[in-house]
Amino acid sequence: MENRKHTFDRMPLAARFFALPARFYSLVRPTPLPEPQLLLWNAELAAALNLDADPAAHDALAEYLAGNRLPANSQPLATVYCGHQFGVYVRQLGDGRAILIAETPDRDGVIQEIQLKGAGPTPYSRHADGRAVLRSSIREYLCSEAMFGLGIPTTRALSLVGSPQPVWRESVETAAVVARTAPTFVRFGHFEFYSHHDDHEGLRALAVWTIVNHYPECKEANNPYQALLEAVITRTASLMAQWQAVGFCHGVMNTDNMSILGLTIDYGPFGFLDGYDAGHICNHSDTAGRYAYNQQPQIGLWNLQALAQALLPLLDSKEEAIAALHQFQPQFEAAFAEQFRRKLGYADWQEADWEPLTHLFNLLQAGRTDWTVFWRALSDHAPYAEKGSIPAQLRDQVLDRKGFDAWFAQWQSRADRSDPAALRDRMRAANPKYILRNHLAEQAIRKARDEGDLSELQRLAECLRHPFDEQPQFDDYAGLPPNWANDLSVSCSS
Ligand SMILES: Nc1ncnc2c1ncn2[C@@H]1O[C@H](COP(=O)(O)OP(=O)(O)OP(=O)(O)O)[C@@H](O)[C@H]1O
Ligand SMILES: [Mg+2]
Repeated sequence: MENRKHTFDRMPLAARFFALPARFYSLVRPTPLPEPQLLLWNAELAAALNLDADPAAHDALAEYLAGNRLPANSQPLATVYCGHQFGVYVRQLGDGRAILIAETPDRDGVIQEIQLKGAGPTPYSRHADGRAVLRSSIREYLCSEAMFGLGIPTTRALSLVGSPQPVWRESVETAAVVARTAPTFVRFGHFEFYSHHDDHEGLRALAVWTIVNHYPECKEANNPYQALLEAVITRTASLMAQWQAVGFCHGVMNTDNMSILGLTIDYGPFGFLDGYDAGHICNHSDTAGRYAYNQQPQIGLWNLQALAQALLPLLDSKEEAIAALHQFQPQFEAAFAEQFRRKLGYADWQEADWEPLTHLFNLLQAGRTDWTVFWRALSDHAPYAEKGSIPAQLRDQVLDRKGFDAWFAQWQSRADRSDPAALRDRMRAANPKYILRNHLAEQAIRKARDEGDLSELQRLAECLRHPFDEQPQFDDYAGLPPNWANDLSVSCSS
């Protein structure tokens, strides 16, 4: 495999998308942004993409990453999709502000799509401006990289470019562009589009394309499309379990925001749990709580049903689609149990572990105990506790102390505490110390946006690369949220 470094201008380009019929996309160039300024640059991802693009030595880099210049031979495009938004079918959506500028092999030979989000209007913008504001672009950059650090499947962020160009939302803000990468940005909504427009040839072409490029293991199955559905169900079930474990709330789990690869995609009004509240709603616009924290797994299944429905013309029977969907719940439960086995530091998961786990959730819920702080403290202190004694650092976090004493005694009888340091390290590797709390993102946004000071942004991004490690220099990021964090609200406005 060739692993030569390339400049942004001269990167090797694949043209996978052009194997699809022309009605899948529109060729559209990014709209130039005035005075683009490179605010964040992901050197590690750039290296993985074989990009030789030291920002210090490459003053045109911001121009490329804003879409003002294009890689040689780039044929930028936007794709069409549709989807169910808050449960309601919407006939046509598409990349309304994201433009694919390149498909390029990374150093492992995996072709990665590079999209510029916020790069200007496309034929799918539906009267919107095609732009993204700095505030939401900072959140997308930080969170996609935070998820990567947490080991959770996600699209990634290569760069963040700002511009003084005004953008109107509730008030005037300024424009920004995130260059993001993924093996593909294809969503459930792409499949829904062809299916619901009775374009079964298009549907088949997309399914074949997805299998050939992304699920080659499905090729040999009796019905490769059925195998594709099953594979997507498995990945989605696993993703939902991983979100639950770190307390991640997506906020807008519409089918057009569900990756066919099981990646976390579209960082809009997301949030991480602070105090544990199973019904937490992170998106201010989600008044009915459709996408509340504890609803996400069932919504994942709902969305998979929409995908299965879309794939029906390619499947042998409806019964087989239903049988595949029935696999979601056991697969989710297995993935969830595995997440919590690791968080609790157990060697295996037993049926009898469910009941005390539910008890623990109730204890945390009653006192709104901080999700991240609690699990990290459990990792740090529980392995060293004598039998019958309970570390105050833990006990003090829970409202119902008596209830917690019983839970803790039960935990002690389950965990192998023969080598406390080893147990602590295993648990730390499953219980992050640093997550992207809303107020941390907000602090970084305010400094960057209002003061032009990028130091906080860079520091936070650096910390979140290693969320499981002890990083004493970042201890200020590991505490409980301040009171003002309660007043933060995040909506779909981006
Ligand atoms: N400012 C905008 N200009 C044009 N289209 C937009 C804009 N904001 C959202 N859209 C489009 O509206 C639809 C729903 O938006 P949603 O917020 O789910 O996605 P997004 O944040 O734009 O992007 P993505 O899902 O690609 O991360 C999508 O088709 C999206 O492209
Ligand atoms: Mg979206």
